[in-house]
Amino acid sequence: MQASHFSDATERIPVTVLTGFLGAGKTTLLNHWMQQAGMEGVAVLVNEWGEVGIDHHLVEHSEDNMVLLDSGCLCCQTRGDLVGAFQTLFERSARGDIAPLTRVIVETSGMADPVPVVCTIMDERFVRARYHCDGVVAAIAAPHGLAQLQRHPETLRQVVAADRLLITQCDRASSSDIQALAMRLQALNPQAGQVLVRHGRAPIDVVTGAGLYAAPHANLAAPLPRWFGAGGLFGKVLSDEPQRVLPEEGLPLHRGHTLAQSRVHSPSVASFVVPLESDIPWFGLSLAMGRILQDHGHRLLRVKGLVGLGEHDRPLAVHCVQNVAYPPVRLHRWPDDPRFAQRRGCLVFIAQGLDAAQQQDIRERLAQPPSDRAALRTAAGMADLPTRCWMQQRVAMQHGRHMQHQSWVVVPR
Ligand SMILES: Nc1nc2c(ncn2[C@@H]2O[C@H](COP(=O)(O)OP(=O)(O)OP(=O)(O)O)[C@@H](O)[C@H]2O)c(=O)[nH]1
Repeated sequence: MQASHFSDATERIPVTVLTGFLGAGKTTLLNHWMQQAGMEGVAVLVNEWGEVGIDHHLVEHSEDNMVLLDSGCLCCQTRGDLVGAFQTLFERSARGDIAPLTRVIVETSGMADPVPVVCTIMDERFVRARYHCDGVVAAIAAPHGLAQLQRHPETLRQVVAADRLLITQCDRASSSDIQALAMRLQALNPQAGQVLVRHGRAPIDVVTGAGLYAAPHANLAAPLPRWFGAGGLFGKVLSDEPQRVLPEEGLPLHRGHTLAQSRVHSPSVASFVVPLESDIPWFGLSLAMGRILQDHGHRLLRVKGLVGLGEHDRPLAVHCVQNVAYPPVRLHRWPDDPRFAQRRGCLVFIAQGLDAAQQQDIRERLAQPPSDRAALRTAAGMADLPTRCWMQQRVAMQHGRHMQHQSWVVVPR
């Protein structure tokens, strides 16, 4: 790339927009891609919707090339932040503070509509002179995708805006469920190629070659302007061009509505944070959280967080989607972030339709988890506890030395 010429899409820095609903596996994909060779020049912009940003700590990548946009959802409030982040990256690269930029990946929040993000890249004067949108890649989790398409207009928007559809977490779904989702996606967006992904291991060329605008001058033929208005301008009235027909879902984008008007999230979705004690008993937390998922899981779109376990200086990252808990992952170190200076973890909840009393119930259960021993005894009889995979994690029990092998805990007398 020649830094002095920006006249042609092929000479501008390509930007991939990575979208997908909460918990679809975007960060996992990103982490996999960032570990591939030749990614030094790739910068990542991470947008989080929850009150405390976690994702950017979970991607193993140079922090200089990583920007967190945490002041709101990209598609609603943070357009200025996004432009500012593109400017900062460009200037850092021009000064030689970071490797020459070869690509930017924007990970949108799970609630975001990717279209305004694409429009910012296409329309904002500074950004469009230096960057070009190289495609939208959407992740849809095989176990939850069909239900999310029905319930959340955000998922639908992400799917129809995509150039590539990654059906993620295929290891967690039956082949008939995967096939049903693939057919639904094919009906919604027949132009987008589909890729089945297990454990986030999607080939890097799904990012590098999505190519909405890969060929110079190809942009007017691209599907995105056709679906969302030929002008494709942020907040402008959609054109009278034929719109894509999405009958039963009632995608709230109609002729004559503006993108700004129609950019609404599912009603009553809210985020809150529960701080955790630095030496919280792990098994006690696992049992408390398992019960929370059993009782409130249908209202919990997403839970993620970091857990500190006293003597361990490496926190555990935990994730849940609805009533499913994923195996925790031990991070290499605590994030270099003043909010975690005390080695106290926190859980970020994104919930839909959870009332104040239910939120309070969750807070109280997490404030007073049972002791490790009590939790292990109780959980032994609960075969369907959603957090069983957490309890198989090897950690020292609080106030006692022990060895753990798979789900057996051996406590010396
Ligand atoms: N078994 C399995 N687990 C996966 C796969 N992809 C992601 N996960 C797990 O699913 C959980 C959510 O994945 P993330 O990558 O954090 O999802 P996300 O889309 O970034 O979530 P948000 O940031 O909330 O939007 C994590 O516990 C991942 O380890 C997969 O292919 N297989």
